[in-house]
Amino acid sequence: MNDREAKERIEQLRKKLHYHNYRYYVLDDPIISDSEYDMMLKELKELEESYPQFYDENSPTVRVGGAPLNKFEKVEHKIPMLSLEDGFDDNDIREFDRKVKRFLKLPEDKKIAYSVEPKFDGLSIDLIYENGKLTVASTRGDGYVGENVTQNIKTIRNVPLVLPIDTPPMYLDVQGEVLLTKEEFERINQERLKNGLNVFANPRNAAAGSVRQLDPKETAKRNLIMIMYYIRQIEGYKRKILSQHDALEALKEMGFPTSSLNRLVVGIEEAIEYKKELEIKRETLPYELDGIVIKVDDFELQESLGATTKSPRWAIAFKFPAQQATTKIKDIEVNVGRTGILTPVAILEPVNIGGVVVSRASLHTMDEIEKKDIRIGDVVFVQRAGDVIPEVVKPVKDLRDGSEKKFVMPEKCPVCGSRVVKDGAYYRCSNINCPKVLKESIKHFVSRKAMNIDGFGDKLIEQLVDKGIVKNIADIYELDKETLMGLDRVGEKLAENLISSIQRSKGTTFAKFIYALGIRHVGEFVAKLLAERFKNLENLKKATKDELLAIDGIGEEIADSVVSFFSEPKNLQTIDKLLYYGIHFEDKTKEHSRIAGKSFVFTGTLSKPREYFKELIEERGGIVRNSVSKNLDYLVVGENPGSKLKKAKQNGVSVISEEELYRLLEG
Ligand SMILES: NC(=O)c1ccc[n+]([C@@H]2O[C@H](COP(=O)([O-])OP(=O)(O)OC[C@H]3O[C@@H](n4cnc5c(N)ncnc54)[C@H](O)[C@@H]3O)[C@@H](O)[C@H]2O)c1
Ligand SMILES: [Zn+2]
Repeated sequence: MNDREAKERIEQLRKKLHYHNYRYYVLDDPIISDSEYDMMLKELKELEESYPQFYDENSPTVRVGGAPLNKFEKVEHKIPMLSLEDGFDDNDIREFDRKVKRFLKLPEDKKIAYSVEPKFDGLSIDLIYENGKLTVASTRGDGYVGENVTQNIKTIRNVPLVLPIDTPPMYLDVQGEVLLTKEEFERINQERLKNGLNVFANPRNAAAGSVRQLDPKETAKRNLIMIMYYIRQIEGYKRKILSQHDALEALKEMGFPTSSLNRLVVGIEEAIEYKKELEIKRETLPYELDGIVIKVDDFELQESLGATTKSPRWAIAFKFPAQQATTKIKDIEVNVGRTGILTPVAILEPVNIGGVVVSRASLHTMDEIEKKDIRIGDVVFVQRAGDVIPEVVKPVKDLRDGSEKKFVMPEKCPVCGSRVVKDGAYYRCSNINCPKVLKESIKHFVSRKAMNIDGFGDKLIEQLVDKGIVKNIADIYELDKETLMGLDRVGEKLAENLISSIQRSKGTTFAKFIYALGIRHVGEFVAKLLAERFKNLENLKKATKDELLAIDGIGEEIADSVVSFFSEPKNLQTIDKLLYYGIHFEDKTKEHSRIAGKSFVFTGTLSKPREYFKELIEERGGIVRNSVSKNLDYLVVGENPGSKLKKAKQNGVSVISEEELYRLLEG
């Protein structure tokens, strides 16, 4: 790079950074992520170091923050409010430690005491107390002149208006951070969406926007909190304060909220260790941290080190990996979820977020896309935090060029081509055999209250669907022993058990069958209503919305769902197939009056879980009890029976085996 090129790049970067500072500090509405900003600033810093002839006292590398807003009264800071030097990896931090020692002419192996503290991601605020009373609260502004936000800060509940101590200092200048909890940030954004306003990109911007409101009543509505970390000046206090960790103690003593995560460590390695700990803890904290701050603890050493125009030499911020980036949405695809819900997914221009390349992000619901007005081609903020899948936070509307396109939910399922139906805030595939939906449908179909087919665990279902053995819930009735034994972890005994469960499930009730189909909004109870009203499948298939609505207990949502289900040809085919395989309905209670009203107790190990037999007995009007009494009708005995067997014999109760139970059930 020659001088001219360097000068051009430097000027270009300065111009960009000035603009981003304005968006961030003045408007609280950035259009690039912090890490992108940090990268530009780093590039500028390096260029300015290599080309000192282009020094500019107004460069973003030597200046703090942004100019105060005119809408607020200005406050001059007697002591400038500076920024912090940044470090991003262990080596940056070790280099800081070495520099400190070089500057102080201390031996290289000297271990310095550091106050290590969480770095809260909020808005820096300066508070002045005179004789224990809060007189002025101001923002940092450009470091020299800030905004008077006293009335707004007074609405924050944990800011003491009067210090709760007998002998407050005569004069006190303290600094802290105003924050929003993650939860409150979510609430505010949801409220803004409802009111058609743009959402904040992160809690920091939301906190800043909340403090810099003209109307303190608006600030009061946001549940802001304040955490103090710095005594800038103190006069006339009962004791001397000699170090940063002592200052944190003094703040607590004077009634200020401080962090319980602050710690005093010796040597830089312990500081690095502390950062690793907090990085893990970060997810579980109620508010956002963007790193830790490492401060030389001893005030005398701090004084010797002094400051540059932008930041003190005795402290460094050790930043956590970024959680946000901005990138472009190339396209929006639809993902069919396990419940058949279609989730729009943004296909992104790959972007590195905190060391991980992200190329897809969730857009949640159509409703959210519409409210946030997210379009294909938009530059968006993408967030990736912890284990949560990356999500699109908001579009940067100011960067639109008119080529962006609105997303339309497809009318057909991208997996199977069936009709997509709207269901409240969601869109779903109407086909119960959609591969994605299939697994969930099978789980439901075989469940106790549905077809009660025992032995179909998640692993088995996964295999059956993934290997293409079951393409439709009806295929369950085509399974044979050999096929089942060909699956992982299925031996001969289990295969036999599965087959017998499948066979036995064919005789069911109409209500259970309706429930087993997994029609949206049709639970056990509604299935019974439908069975009672329509008696058979032919009637139910033809049911009109009005007929359905006429049933007590069935509303609009259910009626629509039933009509929609039976108008889907694929669903009708599945039903025909099930009937073909021998599914039939019995009015079990009446037909099997042999066990109606009879009581049963189990003992020992049966071939299937007790719940399975319980279901069979109960659907035929029998009762399952836990303990043996004189009035008990049957004790069902499996392998290794317990003391119940003896008691049953003493009481003259009929003792039967599993096979005998089946014979009873079958009438
Ligand atoms: N996205 C954008 O367009 C954009 C623009 C400008 C700045 N920024 C971001 O803002 C940050 C720079 O802002 P900055 O100058 O306020 O510096 P900073 O946020 O990196 O660090 C200084 C600030 O840390 C805060 N802090 C929190 N806990 C603290 C503690 N325990 N002790 C001391 N201070 C503590 C104080 O408010 C202090 O002013 C960077 O992260 C940068 O990416 C982003
Ligand atoms: Zn589908």
